[in-house]
Amino acid sequence: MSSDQIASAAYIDDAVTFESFQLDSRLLQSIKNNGFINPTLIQSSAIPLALQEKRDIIAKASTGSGKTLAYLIPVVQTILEYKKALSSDSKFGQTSTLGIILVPTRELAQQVFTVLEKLILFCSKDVHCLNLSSNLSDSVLNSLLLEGPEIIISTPAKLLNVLDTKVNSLSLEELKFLVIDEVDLVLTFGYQEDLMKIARYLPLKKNLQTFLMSATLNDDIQDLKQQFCRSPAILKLNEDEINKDQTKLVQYYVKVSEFDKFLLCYVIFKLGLIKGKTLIFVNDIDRGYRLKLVLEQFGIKSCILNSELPANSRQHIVEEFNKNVYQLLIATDDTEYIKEEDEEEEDDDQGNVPAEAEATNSEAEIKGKKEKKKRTQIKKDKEYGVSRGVDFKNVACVLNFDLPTTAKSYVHRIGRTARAGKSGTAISFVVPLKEFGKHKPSMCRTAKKDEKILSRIIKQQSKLGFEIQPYSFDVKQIEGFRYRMEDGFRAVTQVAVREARVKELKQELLTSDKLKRHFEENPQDLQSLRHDKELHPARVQQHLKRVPDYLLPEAARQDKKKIGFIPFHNAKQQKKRGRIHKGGKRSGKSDPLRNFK
Ligand SMILES: Nc1ncnc2c1ncn2[C@@H]1O[C@H](COP(=O)(O)OP(=O)(O)OP(=O)(O)O)[C@@H](O)[C@H]1O
Repeated sequence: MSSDQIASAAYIDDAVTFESFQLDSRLLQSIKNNGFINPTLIQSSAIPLALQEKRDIIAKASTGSGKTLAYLIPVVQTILEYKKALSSDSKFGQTSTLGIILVPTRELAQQVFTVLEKLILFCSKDVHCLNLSSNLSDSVLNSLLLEGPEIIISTPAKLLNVLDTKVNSLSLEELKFLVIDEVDLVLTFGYQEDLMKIARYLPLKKNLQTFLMSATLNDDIQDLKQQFCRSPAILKLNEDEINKDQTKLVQYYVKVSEFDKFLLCYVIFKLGLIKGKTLIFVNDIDRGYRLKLVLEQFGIKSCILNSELPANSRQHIVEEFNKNVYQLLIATDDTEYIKEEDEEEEDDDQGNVPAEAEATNSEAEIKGKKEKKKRTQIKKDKEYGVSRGVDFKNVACVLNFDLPTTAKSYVHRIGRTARAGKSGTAISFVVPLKEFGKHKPSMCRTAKKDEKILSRIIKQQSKLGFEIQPYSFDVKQIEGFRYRMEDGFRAVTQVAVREARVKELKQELLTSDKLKRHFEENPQDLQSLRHDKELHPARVQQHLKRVPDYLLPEAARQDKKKIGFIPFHNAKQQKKRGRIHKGGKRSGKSDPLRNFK
């Protein structure tokens, strides 16, 4: 939360002010300090319901719509009121936890913690928070728990771990709030069992207020709803309302062969065809390293984010990326949990929040679905995830180098751009089935279903009133680069990829320890701890780093400044570009890809 991170105007509820919620003046002060004047729509709906009516809330609202403050403000306000009441009471000084916030990943835990710290800046004497999923040692965590933090943020597994320890120093008798953020992902990560065990420790019968939040929800949350909620208010932000005004995200797909994904990527980044920061999603860790090494061949720097890296490094990489230290971040999307089930029902669920009236599935059907899901889950690092919830700042473009394997995952990935009122572009590479498996070294297993997934994405986006457009470009324009790419690609062998992976891991393990100690005191060391260093296990061919003039289109040969103005698409397509809404209006917003011309 800072003044440069403002939600899109489409989400803001101009008709309401934060003052109207009668919040504690210290809370109002910090909200104001962060440049937030009006609440977002989800905030103006959720806050009064939670504060005045004490309702449980199930909320489904788009990515970037301000869900975090929608639950944090009521939690903090309630705690402040409770503390005020206690101060005149003899029980003052109690050390019970009053709010628990559960999130699926460590990344999200850290992010929510940061937002909360800013929110309680002026009342930090009365409200203390602790992120259980941070990298603190167990002994440090225990001593911090003994101090009785009012708010705990954690992944379900970590919380259960703490609750199950013999010397459990967490007291939950007075618990007032339970929040489960990105609730459907919490379930998909297989945390349901943990949640049910956690439930045994909670004073569920004692007016515990709950919040279940996500941008995508489906019937899987029925059990949780029954277990944790009492006649919840179901807030489903009207997507059409928001979307009609939200013209900032432009979506394209590009049909390319497996190998040409690398070729296109090289051309796009070498020629600077995307202005601003890009977040590239790949579907497995090796592919991330392969892409990094290939780009490295051409002198294009990037850094890697995946579940294998130490949590410290991951956190630092996201922070640095947000501070614009890196331009290219290659993230392995593990929240993909490589689901290969038929997803038809998920598509149908996109617009449906489960409510009693809306829950049409029979129990048997739901059970069947769940069992199917269990079977298709692949166990990965449970506490990593970057396509969900992480508030990446100023991302100009999300590039689905590998298409996600579900339409739902697509929603979350593209939600990392066009945040906070900025415009953005989402580009997805799609491998036609007839091209699948033709070039083994560049092949991605999940691409077999790209066309099928694409049609689901198109269907899903059109339901939301958006269009994902084919991006056509003149293949001849990139042909000149093919030979170089073949050369560069060949140097990146499977052995090189493996070595790079081990090397990076070692490097990051070392830096991760250093990170903690050094940064505050020695900011000059930052340079030596950069995450986008070349990994070099592949033979680097220096000559590939330069783009010779003869490869450039004529205009760029005469004037280097025109290097970003490649006729990459045909002129007719250009006219159509810009997001088209159901109403037929086209976005006039700037789009980095428009500069391709
Ligand atoms: N009332 C507000 N006015 C302006 N900006 C806001 C307001 N509330 C939140 N924001 C900003 O909007 C951005 C998105 O908020 P947040 O991360 O809570 O979204 P989200 O709905 O949780 O998204 P996701 O589903 O992707 O996690 C943040 O940068 C936040 O600082």
